Amino acid sequence: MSSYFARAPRRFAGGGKQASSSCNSGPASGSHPADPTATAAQRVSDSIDEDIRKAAAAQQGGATQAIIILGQAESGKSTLQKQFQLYYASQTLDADRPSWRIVVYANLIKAVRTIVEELEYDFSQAYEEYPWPGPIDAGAENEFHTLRRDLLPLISLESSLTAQLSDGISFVGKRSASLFTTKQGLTRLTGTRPLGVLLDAPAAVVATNRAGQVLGMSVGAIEALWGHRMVQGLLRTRKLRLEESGSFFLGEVHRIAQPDYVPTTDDVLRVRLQTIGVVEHSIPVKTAGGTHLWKIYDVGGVLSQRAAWASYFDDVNALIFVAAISAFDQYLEEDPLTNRISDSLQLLAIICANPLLKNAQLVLLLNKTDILRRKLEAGIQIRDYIISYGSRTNNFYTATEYFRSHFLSAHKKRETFKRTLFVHLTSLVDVAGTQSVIASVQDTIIRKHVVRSKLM
Ligand SMILES: Nc1nc2c(ncn2[C@@H]2O[C@H](COP(=O)(O)OP(=O)(O)OP(=O)(O)O)[C@@H](O)[C@H]2O)c(=O)[nH]1
Ligand SMILES: [Mg+2]
Repeated sequence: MSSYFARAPRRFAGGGKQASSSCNSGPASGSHPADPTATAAQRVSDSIDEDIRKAAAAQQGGATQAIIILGQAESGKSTLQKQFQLYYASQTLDADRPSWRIVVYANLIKAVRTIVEELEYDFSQAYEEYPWPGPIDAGAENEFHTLRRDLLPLISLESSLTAQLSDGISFVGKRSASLFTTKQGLTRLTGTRPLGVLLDAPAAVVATNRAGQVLGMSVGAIEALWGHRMVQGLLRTRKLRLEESGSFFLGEVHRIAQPDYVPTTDDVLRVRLQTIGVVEHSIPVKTAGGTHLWKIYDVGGVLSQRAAWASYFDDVNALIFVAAISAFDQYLEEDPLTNRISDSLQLLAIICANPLLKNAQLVLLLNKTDILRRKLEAGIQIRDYIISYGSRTNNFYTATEYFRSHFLSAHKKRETFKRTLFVHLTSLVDVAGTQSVIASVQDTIIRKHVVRSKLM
């Protein structure tokens, strides 16, 4: 039976060369009669499909499947976990929706503060370089001072929001600071107490409502700042770099500042909340005729967090590695000399060689393709950051093929367990595209389960 994989089953033809857009196998459902005109390979594949349906039906209340999501910080692991939640238990995401309001506010305020600090810095530098009245845009500077004055009340609320989110764990208020979660997903988002409890606490309610009110009064100033020629200029020249969530929420500030604002699915997928530790989510997966439990482990990806991963490896059925291929021009925050792509490649190689994971199905998501596309369209050259890219064309197709082949060879070099690596190109903030990837991952996992149980 194990040779079924070598024969490239119908849905995974091409040994993992599948883009998310082309992969649309949904949860197994119903049965269909054998087609007398089918080829032998087709019949084998159909027989597996039938077994998958039977296995899914037989698993009512049965075996738990454990999936671990690995990858460097900010690659999109928690976003993938939310997409799993959306696909299998969207009602739980709906229930969580209001709780994300405080995080959206915090992300937005952090972006505003980052811009204000950057402009302050730029004006101070300009004065140092050019004695007044140098080539400085005096009009812009006056406008900036007015906006800054109007925005200071909002900016001053950031620390009270992050204090609520971190449940009293100290928060570093520097530019690179980020929010973080320590326990069970959103329900145990912020430390030892469930988020619901925290949000019911008078201090959290006061902080969130206060931020909402001040945001409502600051919309004009935020829009003026975000649209200002200097800010747009700094973004174009890339002197100012914001987190993805920051740019997104700044563009949506009018909607977010409404008094009855409740985060949408898009907002929930866009928020940035750093994961600390390993967060376990249990999701009931319904397939034809049965429900079984998937445990999904979402890990923190910064260097200091990685040592904690291995203790979760031994009972894992599938490993999903998320690599942000848009990050070719970025370096690790913890180690500014290490290019993010190079870190991802090394990490994948190490993980593939880990004997604790030898029975795990491997899936690789080359993520943030939407951002990669935008960067290439803006003329950012990959070869300026990755020398081995050489004279290749700087377009989306060539770039994704280049990254795909490098990740595949990182896997091949260290793979001693003869596992296939299933690869998908993804943009994990895109619901439709990601849902087809999740359906395919489900199919992969159940297929493996069927093959293994037939071998026993
Ligand atoms: N535009 C875009 N943004 C993405 C994509 N995937 C994730 N993001 C955003 O990237 C940010 C980081 O994503 P997370 O899921 O928090 O990253 P993570 O891997 O869990 O990071 P750690 O918890 O620090 O290890 C969030 O703001 C996401 O909304 C994508 O494909 N496209
Ligand atoms: Mg995370």
